[in-house]
Amino acid sequence: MYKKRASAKRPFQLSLPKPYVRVKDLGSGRFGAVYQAKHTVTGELFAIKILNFNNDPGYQKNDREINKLRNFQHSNVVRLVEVQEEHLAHFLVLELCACSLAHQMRESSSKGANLDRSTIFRYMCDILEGLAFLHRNKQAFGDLKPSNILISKDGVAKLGDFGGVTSVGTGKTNTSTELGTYQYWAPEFFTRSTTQPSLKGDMWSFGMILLEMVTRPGWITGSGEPGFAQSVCGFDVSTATRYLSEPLQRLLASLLNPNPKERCSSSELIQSGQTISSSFKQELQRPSSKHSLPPNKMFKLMTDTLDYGDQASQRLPVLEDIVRKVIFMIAHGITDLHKAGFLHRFLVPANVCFRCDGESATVRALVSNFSRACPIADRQSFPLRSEGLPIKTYLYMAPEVLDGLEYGESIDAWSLGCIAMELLYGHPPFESVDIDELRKEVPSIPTFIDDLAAPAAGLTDDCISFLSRVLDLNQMSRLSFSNNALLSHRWFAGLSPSNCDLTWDDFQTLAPSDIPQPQTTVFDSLSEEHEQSTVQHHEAIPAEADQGPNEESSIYLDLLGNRSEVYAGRIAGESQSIQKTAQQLVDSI
Ligand SMILES: Nc1ncnc2c1ncn2[C@@H]1O[C@H](COP(=O)(O)OP(=O)(O)OP(=O)(O)O)[C@@H](O)[C@H]1O
Repeated sequence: MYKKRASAKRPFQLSLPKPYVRVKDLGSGRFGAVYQAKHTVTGELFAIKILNFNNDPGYQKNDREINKLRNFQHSNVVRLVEVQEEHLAHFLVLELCACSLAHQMRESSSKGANLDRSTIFRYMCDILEGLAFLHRNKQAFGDLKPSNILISKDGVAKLGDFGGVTSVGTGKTNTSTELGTYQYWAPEFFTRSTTQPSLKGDMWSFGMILLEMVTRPGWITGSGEPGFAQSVCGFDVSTATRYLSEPLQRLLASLLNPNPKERCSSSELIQSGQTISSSFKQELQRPSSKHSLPPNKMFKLMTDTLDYGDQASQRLPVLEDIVRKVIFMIAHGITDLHKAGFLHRFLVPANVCFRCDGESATVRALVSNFSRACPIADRQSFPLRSEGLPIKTYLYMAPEVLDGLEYGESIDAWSLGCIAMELLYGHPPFESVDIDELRKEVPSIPTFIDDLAAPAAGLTDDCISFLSRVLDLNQMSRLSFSNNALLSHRWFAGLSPSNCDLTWDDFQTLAPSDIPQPQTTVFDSLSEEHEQSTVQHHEAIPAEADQGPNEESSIYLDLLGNRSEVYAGRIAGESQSIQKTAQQLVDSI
């Protein structure tokens, strides 16, 4: 992000002072190169950072870095062994660390995972200890970011690169390059209400690093200072942390408080002692991705399998194509349903089943549970918003339904969009606890889509375009199923009913290692039943217990193949009208 200083030439040509010999390059920063070096007498390995002082400003900075490192040694600060001065350069002999935190985060992200929670917890405690030590000594670290945190060979996180460490309260105004890195800058640096590295500024950076580790990197993006200013000043911590445990949400909210006066300090965090540990304890106790495989919960299996939640950005590129196919299959079924003159009106994950066909283990998505389906032409006489149902029933409902307004054909498209979001993000877009809260949350859907549109999420433009078209708050402009409009969206380019199969292998590529093998026999028996009769009772796929009074009515629509074969489950619900609707549906297709 910073322009390299024209005059800060890297002294690659310099040989190392005796008794050290260069082993390999470790990298280079803005102000110098770092090498792995061997002590020729003891054989011990070190990192040697070369700071050349050809240029005055750099020299002052070198001096500061060396002095600070000399004076502030701690188990969570990289150890300075000695400093040598030769060839117009300072050679800082440092303990050799295994890598930087930035490197570790990149490594785990390339494997599609975050660092595990207990490692994050340890690192956070280490960093906090190091910061608190500096802060007690009235020093601000100034440039806290993952690449300036080094991980020792025995796994301890240490503060490295003391070039930004500054005594607080000197009244001196720092240049922007001395205030750290934009992604980790606190808002007060952008507004210039603070012009020198500060303890509270460090706490913001600490919070941002913690957030990135437990969720994903890339919350703050931009181009140049104005771009980053907008991203940081408009940053909403509650959105970014909404899927974390409550204590961790509270901790991050207190670190990423835009008002530095209200932001917690390192000593407060340490004094309150248990804050971090209890936050993480809860986080560590959250259910892991262990799954049993009840026969009718295929969608749940998929969402659970993909319940990477915090690791969304790492897995998204891999899974987008799978989600695209699943959504296409559902969309195809709903399109057929609409063509037959019916709205589904109850498109929620629990009403999407997966059927695993035969030996090829081809997985197909099926829409089920037509208990709330109604004729499109007569839809307004079928009121939808009955009170008292579990909130889960409403989370996928279009805003106009929640608002009790007249609704059109595109309500199913909204629900489909919510399901797509859930598959892509690992969670439904809304997790409100009641309808009133949900109604307040729904208008924020464009922000949620923006999150997914961030480059860090790695989704294609076509996918984002699809989401914003089906999750359009305005039902008039929302993409709908009529005239095959939704199926013709460019996100589905190249897909057809005969060319959208998924196999268990596709799922397995995404699955954490503890996902059990699929029990395809459940589906084999389902297929046999299906062959024997098109209308029968499917004990194997009971409807979700919490889906209102109509759970006994289940009709399973085979989405694939335009024939839209319907095989009805038991139509023995208490409500005659539901039976009638279901029967109408069966008759009409
Ligand atoms: N003690 C060390 N042990 C092992 N690697 C180190 C050590 N110190 C620095 N490095 C590595 O050397 C590289 C350069 O580090 P340096 O601190 O000079 O720059 P930076 O922090 O990456 O960038 P900038 O100066 O722009 O902030 C980094 O990849 C860092 O991980």
